[in-house]
Amino acid sequence: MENILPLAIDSVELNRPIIISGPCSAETEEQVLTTARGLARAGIKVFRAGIWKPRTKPGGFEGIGVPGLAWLNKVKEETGMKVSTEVANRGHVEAALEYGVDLLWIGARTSANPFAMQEIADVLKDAGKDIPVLVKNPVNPDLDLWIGALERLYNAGIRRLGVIHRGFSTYGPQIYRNHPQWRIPLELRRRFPSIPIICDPSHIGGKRELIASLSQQALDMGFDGLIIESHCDPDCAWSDRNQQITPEVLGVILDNLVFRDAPVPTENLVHLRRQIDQLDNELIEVLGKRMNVSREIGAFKKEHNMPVVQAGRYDDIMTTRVLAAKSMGMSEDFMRSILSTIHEESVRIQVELNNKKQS
Ligand SMILES: C=C(O[C@@H]1C=C(C(=O)O)C=C[C@H]1O)C(=O)O
Repeated sequence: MENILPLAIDSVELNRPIIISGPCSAETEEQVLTTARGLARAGIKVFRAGIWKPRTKPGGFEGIGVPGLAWLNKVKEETGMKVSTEVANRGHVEAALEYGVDLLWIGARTSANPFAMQEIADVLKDAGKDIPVLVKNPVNPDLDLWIGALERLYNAGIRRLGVIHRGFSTYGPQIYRNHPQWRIPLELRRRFPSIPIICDPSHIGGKRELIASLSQQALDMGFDGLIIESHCDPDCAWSDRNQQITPEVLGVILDNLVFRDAPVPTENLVHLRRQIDQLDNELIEVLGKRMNVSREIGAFKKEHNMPVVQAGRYDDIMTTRVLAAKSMGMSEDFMRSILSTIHEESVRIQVELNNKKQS
């Protein structure tokens, strides 16, 4: 994906940070227009509203459907905002294009489905419509699947592509509705620096209280914008009421966010980055030495017919190193995750050695 173009609508590039806001679902014409007026007052330029809602279970509100597209048109006429909605199949795309929706996004359940993605790419190609499209991360933390979804659209000629980071599904109770796993969007940024990343703190947090801090975190990580759910009367929303905020609250949150976009002369960083380069080299050297010792231990185990994994020793290592790391101001989780990765590789090397035929 060499030729990604900036996100622009009607040849006007969206200013960073790109802020998209609107209700989770379009419910009534009045709710859509009242919310839109509040958002326009708060300076929002791109309105969002779900028209077709992929719900976890049947029986919930599954979206207002095509009549909602006419309300989006009214939002455009009255406020001048651009409008966006989620599409999940051929019919949705055709209807959205017919009603002049300015920007489309693909939901997390759809981007996880290559058949649906190909169908959407095909209909956009057939329509010859060059429209900006944002692709939410798939529900499962699979970067290649996310990239695959983007590639299908790119191959269909869509060049104004972006992504939405909405967090990843996990099982069991936790703080976030969808765990952010920031390293996944950051890896996408590393591989495709020109694809804009928009954070969706509403779906990551699942609660109003988390929106401000998640938004700031995303901006601090260099994300290009935010998509935040907003409703004129959040407590009465027909879907996702816990994570919606009024346009007025959104205005306050946005006023308090710090967008760090000043071009900093990189010379200031050169010295520090040299230190990081040097330290990384030392880390690699030390890790190489550690793996060599593990190889020797593996050879000994093979000779004496000992099992590779030694749970007691591993537990000792984990406990002592985590304590040592903590005393140096590092997080316990961080050290645990590093050690488990190192241990996994060390065990892999010893198992490989065991499986080698004696020559
Ligand atoms: C290196 C060994 O083999 C395995 C790998 C370990 C490691 O790399 O730290 C620790 C315990 C074992 O599960 C060992 O037994 O000491």
